[in-house]
Amino acid sequence: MSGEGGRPALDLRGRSWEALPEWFSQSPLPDLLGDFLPSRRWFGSKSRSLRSVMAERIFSLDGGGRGPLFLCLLQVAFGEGENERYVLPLARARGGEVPEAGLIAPLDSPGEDPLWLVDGFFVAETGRELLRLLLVPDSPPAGLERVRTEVLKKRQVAFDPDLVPRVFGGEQSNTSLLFGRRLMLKGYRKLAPGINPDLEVGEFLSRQGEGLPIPATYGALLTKTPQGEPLVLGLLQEFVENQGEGWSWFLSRLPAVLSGEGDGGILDRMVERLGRETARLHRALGGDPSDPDFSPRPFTGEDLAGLCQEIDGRIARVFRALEERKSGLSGSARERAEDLLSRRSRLDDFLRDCRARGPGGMRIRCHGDFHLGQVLVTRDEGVIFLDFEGEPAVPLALRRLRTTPLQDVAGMLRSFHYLSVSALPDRTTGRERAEGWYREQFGRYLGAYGREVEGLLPEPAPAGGILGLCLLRKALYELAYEIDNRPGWVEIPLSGILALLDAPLPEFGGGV
Ligand SMILES: Nc1ncnc2c1ncn2[C@@H]1O[C@H](COP(=O)(O)OP(=O)(O)O)[C@@H](O)[C@H]1O
Ligand SMILES: O=P(O)(O)O[C@H]1O[C@H](CO)[C@@H](O[C@H]2O[C@H](CO)[C@@H](O)[C@H](O)[C@H]2O)[C@H](O)[C@H]1O
Repeated sequence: MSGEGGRPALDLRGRSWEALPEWFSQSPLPDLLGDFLPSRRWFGSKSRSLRSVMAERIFSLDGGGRGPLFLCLLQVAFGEGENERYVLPLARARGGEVPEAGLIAPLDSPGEDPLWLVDGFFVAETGRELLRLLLVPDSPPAGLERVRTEVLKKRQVAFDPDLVPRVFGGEQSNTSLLFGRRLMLKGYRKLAPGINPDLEVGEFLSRQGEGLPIPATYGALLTKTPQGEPLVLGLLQEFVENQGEGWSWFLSRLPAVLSGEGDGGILDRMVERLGRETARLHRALGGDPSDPDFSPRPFTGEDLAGLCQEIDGRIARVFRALEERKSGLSGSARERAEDLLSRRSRLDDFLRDCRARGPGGMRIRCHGDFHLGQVLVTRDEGVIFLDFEGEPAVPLALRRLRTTPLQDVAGMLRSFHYLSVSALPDRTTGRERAEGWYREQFGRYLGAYGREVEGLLPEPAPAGGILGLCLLRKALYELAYEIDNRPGWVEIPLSGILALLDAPLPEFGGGV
């Protein structure tokens, strides 16, 4: 079987589209999807060698005039290591109806404009049907369940069949559909069994009432693994009008400020706002002592030991990866990699000194992957925070653990560092000035945060090192992330780690 542009075609002759679930399981899925999957932005393990792809489960959905649509759960096996589970909705469409990114394979049917097997998110009927399943209170197809939150019921969000979904065009690891700038449906791609923190935290915060810096969470569509663990397939939220993500908001203004031409005051005020809103978010996350999954707990010596152990593990893994990959890095990144590799004992001293300053403050449920790309700047220059999934590389159960809120704070501070470097024309010229800007914002953000966070932070004297540990932990995560995904960015977290070793952290009122 071969089709257009060398893509394998799916031979439909003698079979019916409606029977896809029966025959799809016998089709050579690696042939059909072996090129498609690894070239998707949302496919996690691009560098692993793919061994087999199996349809684990297929749900048939009503596609109206288009005929049935299929929501397919795929089990992907690799040469070594664990299987991964992905969602791929399937539909048929004419080639011209769907962008290149959604075309899987031509269906081997006669005619000049053949039908294609396509990623179902790119046909409007899929989004519309998923939205209907979430909003209309009749029973979903067997095996699918839904969660409808209190805020959905309170706001009486109704299904409007005329809302045409559009695939969100931005960079993302899942696939989101926009419904008329009113609703946002995030279709998860890589599934992790268990309670999904995006839904859990979104629902918890939406219950706290209006006015928090988050979009309201309306509901979710889920299924279960054969072992009975939940698999969240889609999350429905309110769409928030915005001017773009915090990252692009800052990046479009900072270069002028660093070259002495722009108004730095606007950026300073935004950094202050981010600090205050982060504190508000954390107060809400730690604000219900009666909720068994969210009640705050003290950050004890045991927690501190656990954090240091986690960092030790990260150092070991990142050092191995750096040794293996350093020869492929560009000049200054390679130099910094060599520098870091030669300073293992200095890193251990840093860890020991931070740890010696003792535990303190509280442990709460956190955002977990807090950076400027998770911030939306609203029309009136307010901010809201998105995507409570946590660090995608960390197992789901660990992402739900309570931790010091300074982990989120460190995430945002690291983002200011990324920003200061990325705003330079070649990431090099003017580095000192960028470093100065970063240090100033470091103090400003922490100050604004510390003034409003109320009782969650360590007291000044015994706790000075936790922030240092969190900054190191995050920068190590980033280094691993960049080695795997964006080798051209490796120099940024490397320089962040080296700066931690060389220069004391700027002081701020809270003493962290
Ligand atoms: N509720 C929302 N309102 C408006 N835009 C949103 C909303 N949720 C997400 N977005 C946009 O979609 C992007 C991706 O969303 P996110 O939840 O971070 O997905 P992913 O987990 O796939 O990265 C965000 O960076 C933002 O630009
Ligand atoms: O895709 P996610 O939003 O879940 O996050 C991952 O990708 C981010 C990059 O897109 C990465 O963030 C790192 O780079 C950002 C600039 O592009 C910077 O603002 C962040 O501070 C830095 O951590 C994130 O770490 C990763 O989980």
